[in-house]
Amino acid sequence: TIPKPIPGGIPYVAASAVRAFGDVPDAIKHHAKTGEMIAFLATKCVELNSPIVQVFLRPFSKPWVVIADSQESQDIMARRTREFDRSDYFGDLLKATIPHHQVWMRTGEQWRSNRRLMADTMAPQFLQNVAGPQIHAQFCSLIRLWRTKVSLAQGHPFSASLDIEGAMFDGIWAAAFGSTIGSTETQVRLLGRLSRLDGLSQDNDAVAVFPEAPYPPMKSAMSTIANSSEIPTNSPLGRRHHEFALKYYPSIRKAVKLKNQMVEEKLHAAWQKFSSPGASEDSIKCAADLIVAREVTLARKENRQPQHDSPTVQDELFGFLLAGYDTTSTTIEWGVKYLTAHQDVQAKLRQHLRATFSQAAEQKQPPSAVDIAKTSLPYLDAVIEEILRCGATAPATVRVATEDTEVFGHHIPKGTDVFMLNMGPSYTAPPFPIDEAKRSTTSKLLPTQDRWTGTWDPRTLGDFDPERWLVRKSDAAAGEQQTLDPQAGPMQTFGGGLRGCFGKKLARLNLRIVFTLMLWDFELRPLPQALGDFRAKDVLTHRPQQVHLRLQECAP
Ligand code: HEM
Repeated sequence: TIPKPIPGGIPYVAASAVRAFGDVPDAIKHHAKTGEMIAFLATKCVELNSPIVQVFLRPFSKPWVVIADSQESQDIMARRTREFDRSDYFGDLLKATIPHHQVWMRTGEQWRSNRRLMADTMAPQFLQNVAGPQIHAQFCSLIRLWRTKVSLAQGHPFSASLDIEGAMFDGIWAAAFGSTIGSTETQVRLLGRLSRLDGLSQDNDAVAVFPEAPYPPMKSAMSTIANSSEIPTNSPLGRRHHEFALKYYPSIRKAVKLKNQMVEEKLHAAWQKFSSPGASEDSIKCAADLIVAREVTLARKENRQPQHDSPTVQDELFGFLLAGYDTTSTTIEWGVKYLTAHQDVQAKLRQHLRATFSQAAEQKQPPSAVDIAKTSLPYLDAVIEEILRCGATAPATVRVATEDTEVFGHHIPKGTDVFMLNMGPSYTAPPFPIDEAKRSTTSKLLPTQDRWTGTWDPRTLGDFDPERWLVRKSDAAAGEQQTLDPQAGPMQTFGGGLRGCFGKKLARLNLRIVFTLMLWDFELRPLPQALGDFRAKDVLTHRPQQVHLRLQECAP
């Protein structure tokens, strides 16, 4: 059977509509050449010169609709929630791993109930006093590891992806469970025993390769479980294949067993702490504590028995770890690359941090997690917005049409998956010309608070320029000041609307801590051209293909 295009004029590649595998052969070629998948969707919009196209990437299924226009995407996510909801595309990736987690659910009572359980993990109290300090302490281990690497590498660059992933895992683990897993400390101990690195090349641009200590079994189990999401993406049996693999593939089954034991253990420990009537919220040291304490309170309010280790509690806690670690480490990897390539931005950011935390600089101490969380840092926030915009860790957001509807005047049948690109035209490249009359009613009547306020020259959208997020404000008391305008222009790397990223406050705090500590102690020196490219690969997130650092310690 050949694909059945959606009638109503949404452009598609004519040659793809007359072959069984539709656009699949071209997508495979694109992937082989570039390593990327989502950018393939953007290339179809460019090829067909349209902000809306349909592609045939799932044989025997409905075509996917692709939208490359930030205003219409924002409108769909934020305001057209009756017509568009969470798509099964997400469910197929995650449902087998976390069947009781909010991420894949349609918006409804069960989703709201999961949100209520988790709500306080994003409250300022928890972020500032619990999650922030845990992440800060863990990232300081990475600073120690990099100091050792700097002295052993003698000016040579080294690969930093595993270091960053390990430290982010340690950080989110500590925020989730209140204990140290030590992926980074094991490396610190191993390298601490070396007085020199064997095999260093004479060529100063050659990459220094360090020995690696085995990661803690739980870290490897996590990677096994996270990577198993590639099964439903690549198998024609989709989620059924994934469910089978989780139960019967020995390595995956072992990882799941270890994870289940660990989650149950942590929840049990939290239950012991919070089940007694006199338990105080002051003893909340991690997300597991907080969720169990919440479950006790909610059960009391709803006049039912608390279920401290129900499937929902277990999956939400594990989902906290899973959602937080891959996304954040990918974003930091992009940040490292942009700051290395833009030495002027890096120097300005370091100076901004030193000037803002002048007391810490005098005391030759890095700023604390609480200070980093509470202090106004407009330039740092602008750099983070720009990294999220240009790196596009989540390169697309997906919704399903829950009824027959229209986009740009084209018919979209109920059940169609709509991919809204967070990169390419109207984000990081000039937008397509749009017939304004064809926008949706809500898009045409955008409320003032939802409009982009900046005047970004479309020709500069591809440039990395944090200044685009800053505005000057005059204040009688403080004089002229720069502040961040989060509405300056389109950045939808966290999705949007009711189903936008639940964890974005934690993510932003994590990024603030990491870039402050990193630039406080190190200069990210320029790299040879071969190591500095911006090629990406689409795994669970849109990651750089290679991340290298040539570090130099800098005194405060
Ligand atoms: C830079 C880091 C992150 C990025 C780029 C990111 C991106 C996203 C995106 C694109 C979505 C889908 C949004 C939509 O469909 O509109 C999402 C959903 C979600 N994220 Fe994040 N995320 C990040 C960090 C985190 C963290 C740290 C957590 C929690 C610990 C988290 C928890 C979630 C959850 C629970 C959802 C599902 C929300 C729902 O379905 O209602 N994320 N994220």
